Amino acid sequence: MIRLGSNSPTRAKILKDFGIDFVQNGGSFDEDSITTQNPKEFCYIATKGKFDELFKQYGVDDMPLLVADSVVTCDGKLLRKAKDYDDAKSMLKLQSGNKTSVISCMIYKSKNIELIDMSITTYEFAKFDELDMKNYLVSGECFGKAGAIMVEGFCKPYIKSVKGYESTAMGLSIEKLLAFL
Ligand SMILES: Nc1nc2c(ncn2[C@@H]2O[C@H](COP(=O)(O)OP(=O)(O)OP(=O)(O)O)[C@@H](O)[C@H]2O)c(=O)[nH]1
Repeated sequence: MIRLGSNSPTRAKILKDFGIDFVQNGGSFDEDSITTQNPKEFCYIATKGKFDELFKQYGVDDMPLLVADSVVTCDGKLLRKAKDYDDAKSMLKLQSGNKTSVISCMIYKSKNIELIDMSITTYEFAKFDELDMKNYLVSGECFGKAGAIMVEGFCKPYIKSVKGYESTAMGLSIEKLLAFL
């Protein structure tokens, strides 16, 4: 049994799909407190901030703690979760017909081991169909996801090439974690 220190339904689904028993206790770390716009730095600082908050609250004596953060970078820009419809639309327009990378960092700590991993999955997308993009935006599925993208959903038909794990792009590099455990 592990403690998933995340509010993310996607991370919970990934653990469930891989048959890992967990309790889910997300934190309230304020990512807006992070000043850097460097995607990798931002992702690590956010992950560490989430870890420190939840390690202080729960420790790891009763079960290991797993936290993670994901950001998207496209054309050198840092894309987090979209604030609103227009923000999501501009994120999608930037990534349409473009290369984009999802960076996921995770920290796993038990009584005797600690893993810190940062992985990147890079996609080349075809141009998003305008009507398809509008429907995706209106559906609201674009919210709560870094860069407003959903690689296993909306983006799937547009993937021209991919380098890295899909799980990394969804927010938790489960294959890396399992290889370590
Ligand atoms: N379903 C799906 N979710 C994605 C995808 N890319 C990123 N995400 C999610 O986008 C969110 C990125 O925001 P984070 O700040 O890392 O995590 P969060 O959802 O706020 O949850 P916390 O861990 O509590 O911070 C995570 O929930 C990721 O699982 C994707 O392609 N598909």
